[in-house]
Amino acid sequence: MTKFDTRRGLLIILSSPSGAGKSTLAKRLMEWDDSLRFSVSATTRAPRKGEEDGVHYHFVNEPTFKGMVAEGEMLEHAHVFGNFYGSPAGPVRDAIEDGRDVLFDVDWQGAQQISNSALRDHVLSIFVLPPSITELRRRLVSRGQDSADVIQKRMQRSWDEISHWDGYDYVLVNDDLDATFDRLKTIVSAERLRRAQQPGLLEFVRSLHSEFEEGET
Ligand SMILES: Nc1ncnc2c1ncn2[C@@H]1O[C@H](COP(=O)(O)OP(=O)(O)OP(=O)(O)O)[C@@H](O)[C@H]1O
Ligand SMILES: Nc1nc2c(ncn2[C@@H]2O[C@H](COP(=O)(O)O)[C@@H](O)[C@H]2O)c(=O)[nH]1
Repeated sequence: MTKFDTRRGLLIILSSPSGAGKSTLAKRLMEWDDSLRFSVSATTRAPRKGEEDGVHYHFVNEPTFKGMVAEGEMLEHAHVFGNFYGSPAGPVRDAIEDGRDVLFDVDWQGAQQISNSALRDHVLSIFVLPPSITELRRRLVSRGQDSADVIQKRMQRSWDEISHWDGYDYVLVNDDLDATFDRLKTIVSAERLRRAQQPGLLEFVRSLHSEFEEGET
């Protein structure tokens, strides 16, 4: 795989148990920064009302999905809640080469695979926790998109997802949405600044040291 310049192209990963609010936060982040690219996943899940093919997901059947995996087209992939999901690698590579940051909405398995891939230096991972399990269920129900069976399955898997919270760079408790979004923007801005400074920093500190050694005190 190409060795990318790690100063460019942050891979911002959002994970959470289903219903904690990562898609809502992701949508806000995309509106906040129009240079950000969203990694549109492929999935074998059926579209929900209002979901558009190529925008929210690439909706594909199982043979197509498995073919993409076999051809090495996926940066990561996982089986989640009975369906296959995966992040196509091509658009991510293009975005990084373009110096763009990419936003992912993936589960812990996807986050782990990207964090262990050749792109690991680009990763900024953020786990979103719900304020309570009761509120998590309330949000899934109030979203009004899934059947009672699907909601039950997602609630049953919620602890499995939550139990991976400490593998992430940052954790946000999504209580008040505006406050959580502010914290998310702060994390992204600070990480961008840190990475932009990094390459020249060592040299700059060396120059300060030389100046100090030369007696400028
Ligand atoms: N801070 C919040 N307070 C109240 N409601 C919220 C908050 N954040 C998100 N919601 C609502 O909770 C519901 C679930 O949010 P969302 O779809 O973003 O979750 P998700 O984590 O992306 O779920 P999934 O993994 O199933 O896609 C939505 O109806 C959303 O409007
Ligand atoms: N590993 C991956 N997980 C993904 C990807 N796209 C979405 N997801 C996760 O699946 C669940 C369910 O999503 P939903 O849209 O059906 O509610 C959620 O946790 C997503 O983060 C992916 O490409 N890879």
